[in-house]
Amino acid sequence: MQALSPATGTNLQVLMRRGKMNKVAPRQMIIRSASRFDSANAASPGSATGSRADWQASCAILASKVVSQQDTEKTDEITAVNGHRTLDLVPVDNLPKPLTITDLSPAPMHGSTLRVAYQGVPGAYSEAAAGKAYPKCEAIPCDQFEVAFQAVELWIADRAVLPVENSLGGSIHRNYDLLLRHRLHIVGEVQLAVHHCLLALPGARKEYLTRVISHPQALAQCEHTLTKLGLNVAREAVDDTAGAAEFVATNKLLDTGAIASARAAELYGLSILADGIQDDSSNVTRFVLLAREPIIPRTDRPFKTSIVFAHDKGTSVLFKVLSSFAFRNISLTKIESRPHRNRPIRLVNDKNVGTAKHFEYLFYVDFEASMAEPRAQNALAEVQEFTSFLRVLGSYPMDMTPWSPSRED
Ligand SMILES: O=C(O)C(=O)C[C@]1(C(=O)O)C=C[C@@H](O)C=C1
Repeated sequence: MQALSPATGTNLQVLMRRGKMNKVAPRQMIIRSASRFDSANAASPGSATGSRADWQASCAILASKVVSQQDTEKTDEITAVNGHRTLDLVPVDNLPKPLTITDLSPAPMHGSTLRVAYQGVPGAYSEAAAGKAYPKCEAIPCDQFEVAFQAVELWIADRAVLPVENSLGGSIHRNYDLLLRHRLHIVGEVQLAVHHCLLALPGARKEYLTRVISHPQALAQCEHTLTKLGLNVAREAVDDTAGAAEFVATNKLLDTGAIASARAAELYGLSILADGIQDDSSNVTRFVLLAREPIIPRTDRPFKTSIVFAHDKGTSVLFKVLSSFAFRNISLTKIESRPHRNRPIRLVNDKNVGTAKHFEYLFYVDFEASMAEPRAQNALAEVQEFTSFLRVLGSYPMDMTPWSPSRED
């Protein structure tokens, strides 16, 4: 039987027989420098020691994008609603500007620092995940998930870090779709304890808030706690948690709270009105790490393998596929289905009679085995027989960090 090793391009690549709620206004355009992580930095708020020189030298695409900092001058003090006075705001002009689709041209040579693209702005949980996975990396903010993928494909970044599921909010479906649309490989995973805070302008109080903004996942993860805090106010979605904090700070919105990390509070000069507002203390987001090349799977430590498959012979195939793993004592850690975009809906019969529709799905499965193990290779060889499409997204070391509800952001 042929080994289905991620190390061998063709077998890994394809074993193939064949996008919100209300959005607030766009954030201000500010020039910043990329943040470089060290382990302490990843764990402690306010320690993003970005270097603009490094960033501009290593990523010429941004050099041409420097704009004036006219919108970012420091505000000495502002008067709050109800006559309440606030403290000074911390300027946000030292933080890196997220890459956008128009920034994507190949990067010049760069040094040995690993560059990790993430979606969001500094202070986002994805940035913390990048720092946890690669403690000395240079974290590169991107305005969309798609841009993070392309940054790696175009050698602007070496890795992308991407949230795929949260223990309270569930799967981040957009990223499952993007994994299939792009040719990057999963080379690792990181689980990050997500500790949310309610942030507001210094001097603002809970009673002043008429809306709370954040990433939709963060809003979902804090839904009940917000209500318990008496915040039955409008909840609006933005692209990322730290972006919400930045938005409140740069627009000096005394009536708007943001759900984000304590690090975001520090970076954007906001106060923490409430700490640990996630509905469950065991709030963990799982991120996958993506690279242009797969890693060579090993057997000397626990590995996970992620696959995606489709079939065209009804639902009994799913049972057969799952039994291929069950018979070999391979545990599945995740199964996710997504609509098959190329063939989303099929009428019940060939004569187009009847109104019932038949939906077709792609199935994403994560299982606890390395592609270097014969049992995993055999299982996949069998799965290939039942399916019309099969791709190994990656075989990578499992994040074995013991869970603790303590702060990690
Ligand atoms: O907005 C952020 O800070 C992110 O990194 C994104 C994201 C997500 O996509 O789920 C990551 C972790 C949290 O669960 C909330 C938001």
